[in-house]
Amino acid sequence: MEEQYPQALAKYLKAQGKSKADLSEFHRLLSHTNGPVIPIVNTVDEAGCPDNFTYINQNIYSDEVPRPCTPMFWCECTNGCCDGCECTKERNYDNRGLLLSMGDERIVECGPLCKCGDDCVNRVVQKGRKVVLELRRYPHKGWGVVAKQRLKKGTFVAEYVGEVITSDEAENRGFKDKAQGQTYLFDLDQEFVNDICDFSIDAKTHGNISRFFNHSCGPNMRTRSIYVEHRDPRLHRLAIFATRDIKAGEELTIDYSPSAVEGESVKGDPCHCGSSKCRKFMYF
Ligand SMILES: C[S@@+](CC[C@H](N)C(=O)[O-])C[C@H]1O[C@@H](n2cnc3c(N)ncnc32)[C@H](O)[C@@H]1O
Repeated sequence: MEEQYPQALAKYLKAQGKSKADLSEFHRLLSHTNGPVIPIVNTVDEAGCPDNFTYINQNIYSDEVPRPCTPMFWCECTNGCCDGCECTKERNYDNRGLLLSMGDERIVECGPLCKCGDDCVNRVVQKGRKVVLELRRYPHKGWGVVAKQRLKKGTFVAEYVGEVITSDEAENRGFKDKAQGQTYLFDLDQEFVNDICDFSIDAKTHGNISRFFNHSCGPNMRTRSIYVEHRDPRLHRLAIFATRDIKAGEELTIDYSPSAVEGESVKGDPCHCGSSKCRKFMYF
């Protein structure tokens, strides 16, 4: 797909001795997505493809991280897992696949051993991204992601995937990343109190479109812990859902510090989310 590029910007870059951003390598990388095609738009500067980035569709595990064990759970449902399913207890999704609860509780989907079929209502995240997204360059924030269609509250948008690493390794990498101004680390702490966790996901060199979701202090999406193949709380997967109805054209954002209190001045890098609830700084 041809990227949009206004004449004025092209003229400005030419006057600066710079050229139009080359997005061809970026298009090639994003074509590895297993969801709808992702257009790329840069009307801001000449940034192109990030260095040393590989597009993946599922988590990869570093050598130091144990592989989650094989599942010991399954349901025997033949009714599409609508009622009394051993996996869900309470239903996770309505018949359109929209998440029913916006709370913090874990989501357990039917897994590979379950007797239900592909049409089971409890198989949403495992089917991958279905929504149409666009990658767009923003002033002060770098790349961000825009919804190219209307999204209903509860829509599964994408899974946050990357390299699963130990927390010690995450701390080392986080230190360097912060010095370079950008970090792509996500702690797998959604099942633990006091932010304690053993593992994190780093999407800096291996990741998918979720790696480009920017922070907002008034976000329109949130992450939830999700289990499909196993139920090891240390190694849960991270699914991202719309927390309200979203219009086509809106930037899709998550709160990088969801436990921060509104009005509290948190430390970190300056935030450019533009929300009326902005805490002025991002906390990493
Ligand atoms: C997970 S990445 C998001 C994608 C990133 N914008 C990019 O170009 O690759 C997180 C980084 O994006 C930038 N960022 C995200 N949200 C921001 C915000 N609200 N204000 C300023 N910078 C932001 C920060 O540099 C942050 O470290």
